[in-house]
Amino acid sequence: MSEMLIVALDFPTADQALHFIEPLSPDDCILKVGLQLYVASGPQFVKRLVDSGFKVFLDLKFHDIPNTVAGACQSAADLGVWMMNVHAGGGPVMLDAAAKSLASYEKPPILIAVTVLTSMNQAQLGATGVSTSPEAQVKRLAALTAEQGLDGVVCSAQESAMLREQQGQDFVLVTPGIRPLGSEQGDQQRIMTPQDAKQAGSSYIVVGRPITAATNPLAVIKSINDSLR
Ligand SMILES: O=C(O)c1cc(=O)[nH]c(=O)n1[C@@H]1O[C@H](COP(=O)(O)O)[C@@H](O)[C@H]1O
Repeated sequence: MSEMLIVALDFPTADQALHFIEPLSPDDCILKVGLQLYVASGPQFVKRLVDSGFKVFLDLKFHDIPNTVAGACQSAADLGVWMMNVHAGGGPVMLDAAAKSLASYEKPPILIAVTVLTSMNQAQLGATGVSTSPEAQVKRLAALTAEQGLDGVVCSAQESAMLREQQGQDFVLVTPGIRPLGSEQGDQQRIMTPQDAKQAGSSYIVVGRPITAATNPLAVIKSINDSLR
């Protein structure tokens, strides 16, 4: 039973995603549907995954005016997803609206906010006008997220230990940018291995290409799960 591993289903079509998950059971991993697959296959596909017993993280990173984000969060919650996210950079009023929009659900999804994308480094952050380090910006956005009553954040595992200390044990830390030793870094900048991420205090790790591009994805999933025991 995997409690930490979220696999990113970054496929161009529902058929390719379904082919990929055929050998998987909900005990192997949690599934993440992101922008590419969602735009191609829509809410019915998400519902199908939920109905087949998988925990689903709907990763659409909402970032809009508060009223629009609140409505989008409710539409996502109505699909029965286990986790969903917004961008912390949307600001306190947007975060508050997102959190409040889920208050009436009997079993609301876990709501987290993206801090600084794991594909960003100091130079890229600077180019957006943020002159602090990625760590300082992650710290600030995590505190803002917690103040507005969300469950946790998306950050890099390089910030997990710092945020575990700042926000305590119950704050959910979802960490993409995970690269088992020997796998390609691709466009990720702030990376860590699965074991190191666990050690640092991550609640969940998100892994995409190192699994989806492997010749035997199930073997990689099993080896990551074994390394997390
Ligand atoms: O919200 C996310 O899931 C996310 C946030 C972030 O800062 N960085 C990040 O990589 N992700 C997602 O995590 C997955 C990482 O995929 P790989 O780089 O292929 O392992 C992708 O689906 C990204 O969209």
